[in-house]
Amino acid sequence: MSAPRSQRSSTISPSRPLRSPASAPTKRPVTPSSPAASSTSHLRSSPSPSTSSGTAAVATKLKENITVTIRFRPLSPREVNNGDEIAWYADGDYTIRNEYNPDLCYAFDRVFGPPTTTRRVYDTAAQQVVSGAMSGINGTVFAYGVTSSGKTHTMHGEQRSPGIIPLAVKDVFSIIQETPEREFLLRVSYLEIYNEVINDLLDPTGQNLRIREDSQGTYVEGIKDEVVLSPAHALSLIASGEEHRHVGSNNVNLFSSRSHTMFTLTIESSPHGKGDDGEDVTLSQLHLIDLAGSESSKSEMTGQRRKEGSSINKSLLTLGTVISKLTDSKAAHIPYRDSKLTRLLQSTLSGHGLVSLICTITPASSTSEETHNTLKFAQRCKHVEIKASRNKIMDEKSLIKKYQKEISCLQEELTQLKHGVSMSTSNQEDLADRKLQVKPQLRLEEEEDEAKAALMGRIQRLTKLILVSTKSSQQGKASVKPDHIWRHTFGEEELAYLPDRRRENMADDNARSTVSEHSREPRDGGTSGLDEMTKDRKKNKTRGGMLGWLKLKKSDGVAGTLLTDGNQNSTNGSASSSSKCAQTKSTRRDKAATNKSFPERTVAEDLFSAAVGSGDPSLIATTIADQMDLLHEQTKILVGEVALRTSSLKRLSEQAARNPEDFHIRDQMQKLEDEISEKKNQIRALEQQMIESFGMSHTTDSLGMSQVLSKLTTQLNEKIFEHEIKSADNRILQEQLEITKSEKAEMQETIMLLRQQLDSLAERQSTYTQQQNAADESAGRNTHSRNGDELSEIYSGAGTPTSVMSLNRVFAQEETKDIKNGTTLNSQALEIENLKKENMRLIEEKDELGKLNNKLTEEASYAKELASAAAVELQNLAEEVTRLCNENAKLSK
Ligand SMILES: Nc1ncnc2c1ncn2[C@@H]1O[C@H](COP(=O)(O)OP(=O)(O)OP(=O)(O)O)[C@@H](O)[C@H]1O
Repeated sequence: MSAPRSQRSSTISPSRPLRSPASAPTKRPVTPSSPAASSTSHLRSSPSPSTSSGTAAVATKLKENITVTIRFRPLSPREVNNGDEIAWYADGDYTIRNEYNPDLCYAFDRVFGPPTTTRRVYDTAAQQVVSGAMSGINGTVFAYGVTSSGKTHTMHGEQRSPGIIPLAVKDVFSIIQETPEREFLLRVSYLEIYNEVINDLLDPTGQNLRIREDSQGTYVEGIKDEVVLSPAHALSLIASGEEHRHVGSNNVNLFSSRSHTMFTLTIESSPHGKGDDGEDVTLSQLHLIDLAGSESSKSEMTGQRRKEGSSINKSLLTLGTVISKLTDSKAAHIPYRDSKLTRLLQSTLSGHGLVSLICTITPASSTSEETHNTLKFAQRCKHVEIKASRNKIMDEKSLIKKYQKEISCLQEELTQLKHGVSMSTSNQEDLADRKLQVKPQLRLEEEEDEAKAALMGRIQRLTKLILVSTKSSQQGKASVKPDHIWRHTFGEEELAYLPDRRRENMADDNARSTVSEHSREPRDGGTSGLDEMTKDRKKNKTRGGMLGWLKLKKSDGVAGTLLTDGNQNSTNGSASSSSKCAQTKSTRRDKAATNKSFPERTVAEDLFSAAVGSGDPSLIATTIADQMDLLHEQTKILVGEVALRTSSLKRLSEQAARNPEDFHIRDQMQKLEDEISEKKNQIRALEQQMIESFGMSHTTDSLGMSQVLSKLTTQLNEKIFEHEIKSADNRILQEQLEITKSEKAEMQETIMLLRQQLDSLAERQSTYTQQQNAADESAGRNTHSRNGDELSEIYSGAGTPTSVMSLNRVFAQEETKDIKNGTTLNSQALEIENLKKENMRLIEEKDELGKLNNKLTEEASYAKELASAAAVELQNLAEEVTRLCNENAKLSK
């Protein structure tokens, strides 16, 4: 074995001259000014002024190629133990060379040797695609390579070295933070393609989903597309999705991905502060794909693994074919439909957006051939042309526009309400009249307050889905329209748990904004804004910022004014309700002080206090439902965070098993365990809070409670009814199944009988034939011998009348015999004919019975499937009913 080649590969001088012999697979050395370096320079340019008509109007179209990056992983301990040598190495930043055949070299946009961090790979291969997606250009980053070459390590990463997906999520939120002039709405979906079946990883019930096509390309029908509000929220969704991904061991990877996964971030954005007037709305999708690894024939696989391996290989083969055809100008047909993977990637591969391919490879000599195949695939991809274009969408396609319009309408309603009140309060002309009207006036104002609280609740719920930079709020522009109050913002604390390039700068920015915001705006209850916020920040940092996203930031003056306006315009009634409201908050704050895991003030609480302020039982009931929703959402996020940490813990414990001496891993595991138990405490506290909310509403107003109870009871009754129907259906299906089974048994018996009859008929037929032959033969012999005897007798006395008579008699006898024989033969032929007909009929009958039997078997298996589906449904319903019963019992208590 030659001297430490692993070192050689990593330390090889980038300036080593590139030999490019005629036989080299590439004759186009890629330099730093290659398409990869220049391809996305336009991305940060401002959006094109072209107006949109319909979806996907194209602003800029630049021809370029797929960016191809190669990432080496180090030799694994297994490969080292097996005595593997270095077969491929990075020769500088752009070239890969084969150790044994130096003429074999390939050039790419970038080649990273084993020591490179994922952060560097991200900066080179993904960052431009992510920022492109944020400016409205579709983007796809995917990892390709043989099994165990490091795809999942690159795309997902580990606790200490986050992969492309977490880094991209993080970057997306950082870009929002640094783009105060726009507001964003983000949605995520996460799917896997397992054995050619698409499963929704965010919704375990979403199995075997179908691919559809519309004017914008292919999409997955019925996939869950969840709005995300913070990096933690998005990552917790990925973590919970990962729990459902198919993973298994093969002989080279203990945790081998058995499916391709596609994480999609849908990004909508529009200019910030333009309400619904702005036309510049963009919608783009960022796909981050972790392909399953191709498996060589050397992989020892059996049963399920073999099936998975073959469907992985088949889809990767189709991907290769599609890529080849795309680079072949003569190819007339591109077989996108040959696999789910290529069908889903159809618009990506056909060139609508930026595409970055990261090929992961191992330098090991034992997989040299597979690595060579990966490099050939990468080389082909390099020639696929793409056109980056910015999407613009019509209003009706945009969710962000829909929300903005709705918020704007609600705002208008709110303003009108306020206007109505101020008109009535400013009308001082006829004091006597006002005194006369004072009672109705009070009632009217109370009603208006209630309506306002309801409107504000709805506005809050919608606005929390739209993300804006905290930087926009620190500017505190008076010109900002009132519909931009209470936008959901997130800050440094929510990005804190990921290693970050720019965190330091952002921390400075945020610290500045924090000081300016809170020195300007004291919090409710008169506490010093600065002190409290500083405490808040510290607390959030120790929490890892996970719950920060639900924290309400009254970050600009307008928001404060609106809230205060509402209270100032209130009458005594609402004044007392605001004190009630303040009381509620202080009670909660005390509780928060004893339980440090809570954010001090949440949207849920604000919503609740606003409704309590109104004093309307029905409004309180509705608001309780809203508050419950939000608390439920908080709980869901915490559960996701627990899942995220649990999966990190799982990975760490695997690492710890491999490196028992590594105390750093143990420390991290301990830290994670502590965090998990803290999160679980938070979840318990939230559940307690939910129960208390009901309790509080009960003491506040039994009507509200009874409404909630009756709603639950109705739900329960509906579920019970549904359950009964399903049970009945199930019973009917079971009966049908039984009937079908017995019918099938009867049919089989009949078939047996018929078969027997057929056999016996066939036997009879052959006996008849034999008998007939025998009869024919003997009849012939007898006739001839007797005729001969009689004739010799007759001819011996020939010429006598007796002889003539005898002769005549003999002829007559023979004639009669012939006639008899003929009749017998005729009747036998007839019988044979009949038997043949009978045989035909029986065969036809048998065929029909066979068909009927098949049909019945099919029906039986369908009925079985239905029955088992109904059983699953029943079980779900039973669980739902039990849950509702428990909930009801709890509520009744
Ligand atoms: N760049 C790297 N640096 C250090 N270790 C790596 C690197 N890439 C991969 N590994 C390690 O190699 C092993 C296999 O990696 P990984 O599971 O990411 O492979 P994969 O290509 O996703 O495999 P499969 O296709 O079977 O899912 C893991 O233990 C991982 O930690």
